[in-house]
Amino acid sequence: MLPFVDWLPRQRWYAGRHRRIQAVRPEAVTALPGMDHMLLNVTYVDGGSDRYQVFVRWGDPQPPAAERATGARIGEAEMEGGTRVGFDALYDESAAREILQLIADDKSVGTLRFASEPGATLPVDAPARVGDAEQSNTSVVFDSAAVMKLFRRVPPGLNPDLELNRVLARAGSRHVATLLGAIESTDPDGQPLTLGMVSEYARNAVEGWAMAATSARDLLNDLDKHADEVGGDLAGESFRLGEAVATVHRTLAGELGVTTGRISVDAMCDRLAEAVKTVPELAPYTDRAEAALRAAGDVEIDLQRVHGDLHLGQVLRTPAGWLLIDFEGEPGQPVEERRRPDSPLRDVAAMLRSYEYAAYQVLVGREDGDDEKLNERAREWIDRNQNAFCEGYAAVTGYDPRERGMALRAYELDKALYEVAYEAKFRPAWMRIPLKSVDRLLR
Ligand SMILES: Nc1ncnc2c1ncn2[C@@H]1O[C@H](COP(=O)(O)OP(=O)(O)O)[C@@H](O)[C@H]1O
Ligand SMILES: O=P(O)(O)O[C@H]1O[C@H](CO)[C@@H](O[C@H]2O[C@H](CO)[C@@H](O)[C@H](O)[C@H]2O)[C@H](O)[C@H]1O
Repeated sequence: MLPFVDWLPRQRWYAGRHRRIQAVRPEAVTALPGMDHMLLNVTYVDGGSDRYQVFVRWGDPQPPAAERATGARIGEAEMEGGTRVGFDALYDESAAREILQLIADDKSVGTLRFASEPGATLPVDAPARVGDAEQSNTSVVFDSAAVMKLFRRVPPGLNPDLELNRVLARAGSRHVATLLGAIESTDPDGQPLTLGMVSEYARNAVEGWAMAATSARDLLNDLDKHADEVGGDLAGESFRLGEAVATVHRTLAGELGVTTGRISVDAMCDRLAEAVKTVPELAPYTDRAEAALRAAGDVEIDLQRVHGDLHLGQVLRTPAGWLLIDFEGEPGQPVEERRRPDSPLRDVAAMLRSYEYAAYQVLVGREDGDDEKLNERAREWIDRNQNAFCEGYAAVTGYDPRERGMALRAYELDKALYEVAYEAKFRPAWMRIPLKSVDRLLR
């Protein structure tokens, strides 16, 4: 047995770092050409378990230094015939290509189903390397032609990232990276498992976050100029981004339907209570926040499938226009929760929040971060880009999201509260950004 207990906590995508592992057991091992596919059952001392996916390439106990450097070496295992070393196969170019070939060939091996989308061509001979921006999953880029994302934590249920990308690609959406194929399976209870997906690689793309952060920084470095006077003005792009998000919403509504219902304010209030428990600075806002959230639940609104975790880091500007990526929904929520129809205002609110982040993160850590003029300028940049985004959205849908004030505010507040708890855990220096927003939204 490989020493997964030591290796998993060292991986960027491993989500159980704050818990103590009780045991790691292979739940299913499937022999593939040149490697093993493993689904691992990780149990924790405090109860509960998670399922993780690893492709294991077996090798010699003396790996070259380059292989060790990637962190791909899982460790040694005693096997029939002697000691073998297991590596994370995604870092091995030939193994990554073999996985892509299985998809191109529409192969089924054991319970694993590798399938290409109708008419898709996969770049099976292209050079492959693991992408730099590894987050909660691992993506292998095939020479600027395709990106294969392997989900690491695999809960039961159809992953909305695959589900919605498939729907949008088949509907011909110009605002997603076209889906080329997928890897799926079924667990012993008959639940679907989404293991991976391949999409067209967006060439010459820039992340919305990088564009926004540069634009905001340029403005805040030259206080004599206003947001519409600096070279890096983003308003035109923000308008087009609003159009793109609205177009994706319209396609999802057309393909998957719209119902009417109420905002799930109970879930929002539960999140509020959780956030207050971990961040005492939120305590003075509890009653006002709960009242604002509950009030938004009094009216019926349109509900449909949405992105669910939209922010400027989830949009790519390509020469042809904006793409939305990573439709996985809010990490940490159960899959069924993430697939539940919601208001498009959730995505709009999340983008509005992201504009606040892009401007205020420039001030974090600056000695003059509390300077009044600097803060006024930051607000000006935020307002300009939020307005442009909403106008772009309205140009497609016919309604400006700001007309739905009470619901929009509830979603903004819900996201800001989520962010306070998120930052307290992962980026304490940034917690002041959402905290300030909670204060503003409840004033
Ligand atoms: N189709 C694509 N083309 C080019 N780059 C992409 C594409 N999809 C994702 N990326 C890049 O990879 C990063 C991580 O992708 P994402 O889907 O958000 O993975 P994760 O679920 O691991 O966060 C993105 O921030 C983006 O920079
Ligand atoms: O990892 P995910 O992309 O699923 O999202 C999580 O991490 C995000 C941090 O990168 C967090 O987003 C927050 O910070 C962003 C800037 O880094 C900002 O653009 C977002 O508006 C802000 O919410 C996201 O909330 C979290 O789910």
